[in-house]
Amino acid sequence: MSETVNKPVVGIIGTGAIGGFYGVMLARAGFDVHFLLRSEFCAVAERGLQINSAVHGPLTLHPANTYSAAEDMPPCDWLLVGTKTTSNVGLAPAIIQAAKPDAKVLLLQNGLDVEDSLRPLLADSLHLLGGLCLICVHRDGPGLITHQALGAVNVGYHSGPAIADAARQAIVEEGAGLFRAAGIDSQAMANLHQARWQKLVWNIPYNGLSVLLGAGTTPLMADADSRVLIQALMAEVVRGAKACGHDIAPGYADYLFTMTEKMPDYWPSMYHDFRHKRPLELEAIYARPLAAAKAAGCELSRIDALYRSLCFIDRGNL
Ligand SMILES: NC(=O)C1=CN([C@@H]2O[C@H](COP(=O)(O)OP(=O)(O)OC[C@H]3O[C@@H](n4cnc5c(N)ncnc54)[C@H](OP(=O)(O)O)[C@@H]3O)[C@@H](O)[C@H]2O)C=CC1
Ligand SMILES: CC(C)(CO)C(=O)C(=O)O
Repeated sequence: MSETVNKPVVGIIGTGAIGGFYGVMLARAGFDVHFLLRSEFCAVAERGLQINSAVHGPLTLHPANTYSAAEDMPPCDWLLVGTKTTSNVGLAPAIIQAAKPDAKVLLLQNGLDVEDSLRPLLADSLHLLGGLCLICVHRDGPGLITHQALGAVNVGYHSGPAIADAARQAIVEEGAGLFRAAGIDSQAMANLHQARWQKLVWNIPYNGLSVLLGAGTTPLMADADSRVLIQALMAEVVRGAKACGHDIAPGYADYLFTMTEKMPDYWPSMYHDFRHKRPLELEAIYARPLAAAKAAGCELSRIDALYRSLCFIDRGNL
């Protein structure tokens, strides 16, 4: 491992699949990483974090700097938020507690405008950014993470103190640089809102259908009817994005469709939430894009039907 001198202090708020994976990669690259946990605190404090990665091989971080309360964490330069979007508002006190006054808070989450609900709860001096993770990773037990494929994180700026655009861009580059230093592909994104719409081209069909149909990506891609449904849902996301002023490149949906055929059988994180009776990220992944498209005069009827079916399932699951 390399020297931690002059490297930013990184806090992981929510050490699940995403938080654990990227936190371990950064720690192994020599960053000073501190992990906030909840239900898995005792297990990870005792045994550390283990990643079974199909890309990097087995990775272990033991001991890991673990905390059950943000008050105990050192002041961090970067906070990577790896919780589900369903708990964002409740997390504000922990983020404020663990942040240096000018810290950068990076939400590693799916969904549209997930930063918006958190922004008013944070000090104006904090920079808020979004990170789009293109990765297949899940928890298999306390502190045990399986990484099946991919891994990139694309970073964009949301909001913060009044500074020049170039200074904001430098912060985004710094964020992408952290991941690259840990051997992870990372690009700076000029428009976070557009990038969040783009990521939804995958999440809207696959996350919801995995729950509704009880299927991972391999059976979904092997069946003629689910293939038609996925393509129709993808086309609606592209239409919704366009209505909101974001042109998604022609061929992007086809690219994701083909990419998914090549992926190992993958159960999206929404399916894991369903299976473990946790709230589904329906607001971030469905309700907000539907509302934004509707406000722009665009009805997305297939996505709406999927969303309402998932709301029914979610209410009966908790
Ligand atoms: N998994 C994936 O491959 C991908 C996930 N994403 C997105 O990344 C985000 C995170 O997903 P994922 O990592 O799968 O989720 P996980 O459920 O694996 O992880 C969430 C973690 O947050 C912790 N947590 C929640 N609330 C608190 C709290 N108040 N204090 C401390 N810890 C807390 C949970 O702890 P506890 O166990 O106690 O609940 C859990 O460890 C989601 O928005 C998801 O859509 C994006 C791309 C790919
Ligand atoms: C789409 C995928 C599998 C990889 O791009 C992902 O990142 C997700 O589950 O949100």
